[in-house]
Amino acid sequence: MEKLIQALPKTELHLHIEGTLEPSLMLELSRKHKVNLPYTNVEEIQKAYNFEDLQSFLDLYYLGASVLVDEDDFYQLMWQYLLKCKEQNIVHTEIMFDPQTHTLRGITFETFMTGFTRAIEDAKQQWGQSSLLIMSFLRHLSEQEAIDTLNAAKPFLKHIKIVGLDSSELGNPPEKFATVFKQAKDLGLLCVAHAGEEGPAEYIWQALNLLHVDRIDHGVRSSEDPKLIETLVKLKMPLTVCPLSNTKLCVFDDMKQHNILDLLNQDVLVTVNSDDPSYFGGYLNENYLALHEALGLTQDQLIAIVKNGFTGSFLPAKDKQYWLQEIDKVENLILP
Ligand SMILES: Nc1ncnc2[nH]cnc12
Ligand SMILES: [Zn+2]
Repeated sequence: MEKLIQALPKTELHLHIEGTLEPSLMLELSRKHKVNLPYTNVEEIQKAYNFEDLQSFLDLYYLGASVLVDEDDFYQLMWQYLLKCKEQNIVHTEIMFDPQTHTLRGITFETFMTGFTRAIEDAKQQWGQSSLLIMSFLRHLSEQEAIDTLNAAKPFLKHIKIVGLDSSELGNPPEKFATVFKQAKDLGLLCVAHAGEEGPAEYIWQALNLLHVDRIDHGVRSSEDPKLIETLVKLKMPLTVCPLSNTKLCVFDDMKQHNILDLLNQDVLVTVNSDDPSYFGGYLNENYLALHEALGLTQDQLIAIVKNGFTGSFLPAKDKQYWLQEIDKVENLILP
């Protein structure tokens, strides 16, 4: 199984670049910029990564991101993740970043966008890495701040084709951001939103009906509402599911209780993703492996989910077609 997971060309559609900050780079940058952290070594950081819910994680995630200051920091962060894509055979990735986490600390759009896009361009040149950027609004902040962020991003829209919505879900429903998502749509941007991670199925309905999203991030609580499942299937609406994240943040007590295969069996277009891999103990391939070990994910199910990753991506149709055929080739080579 490990061999097949590795050999298949894959997508990653739900990945926060700030969530790839490895403890070693965090420490190195904290020293470089003299940012005070409550840790002195990698072990102390790893010990702190014991979360009881989304908010307890977000508190450490925003603290960690405070070491990202200059353009080279953002380049390094993105470059390390793109190297991981190469290593794990992730041929196409759609990467979220949180501008407000940085602009609120006085870091300019120019600084992080230049670092990110330089790394993305280098990876494209060196091994043909395909990447898109998703600019995510922080939902614990006001809609006006999201609108200000969209306006600040206007000079960079050549590099940003998608907007998203993340951070503390409970108490910050999608409806709070209907105006800014309408503005993003009017600019020709595609839209995604975290919904139904900790929040109820109602938030998924709102993301569909009020934000008019093209994809749902997480969405696992959809299983509480049969009418919603029926709608997701009818719309072929992709869900970007993040198994290790869901168990680390106690959305499910145990991987054995994860509902991704039930959703797959009901024909929901589920995909597998790593969310914040340096905080949750695994990158993409480790997420697939965890599903195999806990839920008995079969080779056929693996291939179906990997194909969903391309179908649910924002790649042009001809690229999707190309990769779906490549998967069939690998399948024929490896499977008995
Ligand atoms: N899993 C998650 N949910 C909401 N916001 C996030 N930001 C980074 N990871 C997140
Ligand atoms: Zn996420």
